[in-house]
Amino acid sequence: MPLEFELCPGRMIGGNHPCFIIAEIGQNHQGDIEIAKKMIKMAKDCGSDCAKFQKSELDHKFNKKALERPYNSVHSWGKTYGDHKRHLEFSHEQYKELQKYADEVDIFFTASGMDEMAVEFLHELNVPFFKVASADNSNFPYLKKTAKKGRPMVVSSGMQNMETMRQVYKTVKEHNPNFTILQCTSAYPLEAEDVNLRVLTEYQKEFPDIPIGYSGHESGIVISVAAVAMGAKVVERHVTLDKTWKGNDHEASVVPSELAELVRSIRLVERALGNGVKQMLPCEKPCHDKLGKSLVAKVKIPKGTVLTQDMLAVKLAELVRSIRLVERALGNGVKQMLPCEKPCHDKLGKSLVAKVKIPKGTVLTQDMLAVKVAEPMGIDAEDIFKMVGKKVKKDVEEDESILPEVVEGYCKKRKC
Ligand SMILES: CC(=O)N[C@H](C=O)[C@@H](O)[C@H](O)[C@H](O)COP(=O)(O)O
Ligand SMILES: C=C(OP(=O)(O)O)C(=O)O
Repeated sequence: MPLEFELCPGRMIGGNHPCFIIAEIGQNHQGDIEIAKKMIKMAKDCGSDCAKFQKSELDHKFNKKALERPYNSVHSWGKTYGDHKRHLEFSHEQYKELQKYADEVDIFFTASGMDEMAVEFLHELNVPFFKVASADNSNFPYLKKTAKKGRPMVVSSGMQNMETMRQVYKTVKEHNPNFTILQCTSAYPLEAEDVNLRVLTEYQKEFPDIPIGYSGHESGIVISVAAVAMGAKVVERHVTLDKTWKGNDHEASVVPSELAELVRSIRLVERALGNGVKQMLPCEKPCHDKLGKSLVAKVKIPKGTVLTQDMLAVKLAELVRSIRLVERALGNGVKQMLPCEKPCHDKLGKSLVAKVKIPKGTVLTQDMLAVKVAEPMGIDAEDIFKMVGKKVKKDVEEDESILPEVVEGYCKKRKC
């Protein structure tokens, strides 16, 4: 039986406890606190367990050049990526207001801390658990600090391979036994072929002592329901009030009617999962009495004759469509960064930047390195510990990305 633990006060997850359903409001509130409140209420009315946001301290999450780069997307709320993100970011006071509102509505409230400072704030806010977004799953200093705070954690695994996820598991486990890992592919919206639900089975084999879950960005609800049938104990989905609104995530989100149906379907599948013991049940007796077949001889049967029976199948069109969709979403169970995750990784993948000016010839220590969304993208965040003891071949200015060609003896290629 996979480990169970208390994710929120009075709410256990894992084992035979109901799947914990997170309504990810994220940045679908359009920067408007009244819409955010409507969405919290909607999440509660539809039966989800938790309303979740994304909290960033923008100067800690991004380097200056990443904030200054133009953001011309139809989903942009400003000329630069920084202006866009500032429009969508709620202040500490607004977070307190939202938390109070969620409390009144009686739904758990939390956020992903998108950088270490944001985690500090959420810790002060006393959220029940920390969500680690995919962009931080290979940010090992962040993982260690967050795990040490002692709150339960939900760690997402988009843009990652199994080897790094093993490291993530080890790093968190060392400081905190209460966490879950979610299978996730970071593409918006996500095609069924890139979901790879079989990773859930692989995760449960690799990490048998933690509950596992699923964070989905696909359209519709069928695949998320299938994830529960495959053992997901936490399901997270982006939610929206209108899929046509401006914003990167609306299309990959569920509207209230879908969220309510998702919750109902998950609860139905949970009832249907049963205990795995195959036996004839009392509810089958009337059918067995009426239709259970027994053997009669059509003709004289000589000793040694083998009897055969024809089979019948009944198919419903909608059922067949859903089955085909889940078949596409099952994947091969190999956890690796996929080509469809490249746009997300290029935009939000974290890499190494200089915390201070590093003069040519300096031997790197961890104190000199920060993990940020950086422009241009530097060395992968997951390689931070490998940098320690290596020399820089030229001056690196404060807040500048640390590029592979600047570090002596570093030759790893980027993941994609
Ligand atoms: C990887 C990650 O953080 N993904 C998040 C969660 O799924 C997303 O909500 C992003 O914040 C969003 O897609 C970014 O959109 P834009 O770049 O337009 O603000
Ligand atoms: C990005 C997030 O989640 P995921 O990686 O699970 O989509 C998040 O929680 O902010």
